[in-house]
Amino acid sequence: MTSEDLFQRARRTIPGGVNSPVRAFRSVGGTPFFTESAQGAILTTADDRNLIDFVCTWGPAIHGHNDPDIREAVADALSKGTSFGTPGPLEVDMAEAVVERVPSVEKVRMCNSGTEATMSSIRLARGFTGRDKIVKFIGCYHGHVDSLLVQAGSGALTLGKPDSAGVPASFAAETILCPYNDFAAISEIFEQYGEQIAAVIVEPYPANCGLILPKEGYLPHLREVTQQHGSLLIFDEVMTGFRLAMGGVQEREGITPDLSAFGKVIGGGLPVGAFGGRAEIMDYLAPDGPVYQAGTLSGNPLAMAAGLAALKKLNTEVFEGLETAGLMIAEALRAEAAQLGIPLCINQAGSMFALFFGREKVESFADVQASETEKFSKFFHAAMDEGVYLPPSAYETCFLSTAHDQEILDRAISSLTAALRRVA
Ligand SMILES: Cc1ncc(COP(=O)(O)O)c(C=O)c1O
Ligand SMILES: N[C@H](C=O)CCC(=O)O
Repeated sequence: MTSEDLFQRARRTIPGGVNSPVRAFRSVGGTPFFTESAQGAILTTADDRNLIDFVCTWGPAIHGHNDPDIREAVADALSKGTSFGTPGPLEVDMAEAVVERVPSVEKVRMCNSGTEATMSSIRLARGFTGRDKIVKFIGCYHGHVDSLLVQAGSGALTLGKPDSAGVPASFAAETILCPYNDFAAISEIFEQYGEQIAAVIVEPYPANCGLILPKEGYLPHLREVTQQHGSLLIFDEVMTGFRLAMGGVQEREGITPDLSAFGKVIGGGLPVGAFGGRAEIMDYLAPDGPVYQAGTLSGNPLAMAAGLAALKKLNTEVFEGLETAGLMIAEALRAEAAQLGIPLCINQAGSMFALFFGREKVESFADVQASETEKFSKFFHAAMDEGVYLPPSAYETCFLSTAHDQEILDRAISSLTAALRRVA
């Protein structure tokens, strides 16, 4: 059955034919392809096409698809049962692995998705501080949590619906919006509401509206204002955790948040989330504390096995290799665009990068919005024709994996530069 046939079938029984909106190709146009299998850096579609994958299942596949060590760890766990509903040894291994790798985390609770991780972090911050308001940055996406689906990035932004229907105005009223990288704006918010703010939640490198890097001193500024007002600083490292460094952006930038949310890489490709931080805050969680949080499948042994296997394969050398690969792609595309006279800004950090057509520099969400998204859509389809799968939205980030070896990178550069020539 072709992707076209499968999509027609899917639309009859799945809303929009997809289980997560951005997969529907609405902003770039066309029919989404269906994936039959994936190996290393390559996706094989239902139409028998092999595509170099720069989405990496939206971040988790840092070791490429179907990694043999992860597969073996899952198979071993599978032979012992799929879920116990009691504590299991792998959950302890996982908690120790996280605490060892992320210095700001003294205790960690596993859950089933990044959405659960940010939702529970917010509840915990409110329970700990006894305050209700939270600050969120315009264009940041923290999963589909009611109070965080306000001016949200990712699929919400892609579909032009950054404020979701179904979120009561009274919930959204507790969310204060702030432009990222604007020093004065966050200071003013704290001057006005400081004593009511439970937490500031931020993607430290916002990566659900393309990719924005912090201006020098911005993340320390967030740390300072939150500390001054007794509010918590929550780093949403669902995308960046264990991907941009072992300790995520907080390690790269030398910042200690109070709480951090994780997902993606920590699940090794299985559905997982986690949140952790200072013990004094984490101990507010049930059963020790008054903040309720739970999950039938939390700490699932298959997911723990996959995540642990993924974490064990990460080290400094791996991160250096990914940084080199990211730089190589970004520089090759910048050089070709300059040659062709196409204004193109590429923001890159390690194995993550995003393209903004029509811009020299992108430092804010306003810059993102001013980029030429139609040009991105044309480039997306040209890249597909050349055999490379990019995220199907100008607001998503591209991901690399260790399976993107030199041969794959050379092929990808040749395909992507050809795609640039086609849209020049
Ligand atoms: C930064 C960030 N936070 C939270 C989430 C939510 O994670 P999930 O999709 O696993 O619920 C995502 C991705 O969706 C994300 O990129
Ligand atoms: N940007 C989102 C998560 O990081 C993309 C995943 C999805 O919405 O399916």
